[in-house]
Amino acid sequence: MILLIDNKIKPPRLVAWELTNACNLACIHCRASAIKDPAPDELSTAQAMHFVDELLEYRPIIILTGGEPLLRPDVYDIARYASGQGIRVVLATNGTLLTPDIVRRLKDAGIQRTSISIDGATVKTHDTFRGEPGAFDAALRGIDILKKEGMSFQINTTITKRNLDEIPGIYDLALDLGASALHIFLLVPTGRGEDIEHEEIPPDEYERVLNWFYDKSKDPGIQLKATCAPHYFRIMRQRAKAEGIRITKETHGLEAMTKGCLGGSGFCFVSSRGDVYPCGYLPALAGNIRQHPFKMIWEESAVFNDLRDPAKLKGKCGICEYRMVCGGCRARAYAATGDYLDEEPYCVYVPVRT
Ligand code: HEM
Ligand SMILES: C[C@H]1O[C@@H](n2cnc3c(N)ncnc32)[C@H](O)[C@@H]1O
Ligand code: MET
Ligand code: SF4
Repeated sequence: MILLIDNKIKPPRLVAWELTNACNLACIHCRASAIKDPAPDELSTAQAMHFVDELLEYRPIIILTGGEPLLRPDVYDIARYASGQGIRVVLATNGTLLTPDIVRRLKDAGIQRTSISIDGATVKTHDTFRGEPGAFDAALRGIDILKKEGMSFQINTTITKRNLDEIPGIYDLALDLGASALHIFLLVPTGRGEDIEHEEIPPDEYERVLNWFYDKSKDPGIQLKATCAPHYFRIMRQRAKAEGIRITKETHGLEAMTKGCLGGSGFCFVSSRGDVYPCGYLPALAGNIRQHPFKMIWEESAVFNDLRDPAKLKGKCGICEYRMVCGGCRARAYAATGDYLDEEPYCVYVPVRT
């Protein structure tokens, strides 16, 4: 685990790139506060291509996200340009706009996997979450098209109080549909998510759902990943220790190789205007790619260098024996106190080390 405990600068392994802020849906929790029309100052196609050139230095997996990335007509050109240089490119969509022709074009542009967001096991829960009647059926149609066209897909689910009871149902649905993976996101109160802050699940429910997730991670057939739930990496270790199992890639898959939050150390988020952030949920600006080279922002910005240094963590996260593998959600800390280095507010664990 040496990999996790040195804080020197490593290349970004994943870059989530919000191609546009526009969206055809209006989800209640949307971190992007996406609206129908794109902002007037989104990156141009030429600026987008230039950014791809800058990423060649590091060759991260690029997640094309939004807003709804399919609303950007040059999504295919950008994907083709990056994948043509050997970069792995994936797409995150709400799935409602997919047609067989669009999926063929995405495949042709080199998109290797697509994620579809499903936030309820029932029509009612998903549609009220996503602010649009018919969204659930349209997302399922989208999945059906991906399957028919032979595109690998995963399901992304945001957990809040309103869908907590349906998470096992979403898991069963993901299995039935043949998804390669189910990635859970825990609500972060940012963007429109701030308006439903009261729907964040309480810390003891985090423990319950993440322990359930650990149990499920033993089922073969679907890859599970907890995103924006750094506590999972503590729970995984507590559970494995209780079971007398050593965590290795063989026993715990990719989760064994990574840590709670990669924001600023192996991951960053780039907005539709070129602003660079540790993740899409933490509005601590590291720089803008129109003003500075991405390399300079990644390597020199104060916020990224703060996040690379576990010694800077405050409160109980700062003394926690799990701080190297968890580190808390910096976006939730920021939302709670205005300081992204503060302790994670949604964690029940009391560190034993003083
Ligand atoms: C296979 C390995 C993958 C890993 C290790 C991974 C890891 C991550 C990480 C670390 C984050 C950031 C969470 C944070 O901010 O702390 C993230 C976010 C995200 N991932 Fe993945 N991911 C993977 C695959 C995918 C794929 C294949 C897709 C889509 C097809 C995807 C879609 C997303 C999206 C949409 C976000 C949120 C970006 C935003 O802020 O809008 N991921 N992922
Ligand atoms: C990429 C994934 O991020 C989810 N997403 C959008 N806004 C938020 C938020 N405030 N908190 C957590 N997840 C969110 C989307 O629903 C999508 O599934
Ligand atoms: N619109 C897409 C989705 O819902 C991706 C970005 S969500 C902020 O999954
Ligand atoms: S969460 Fe995704 S689908 Fe929903 S409004 Fe935001 S960008 Fe659109």
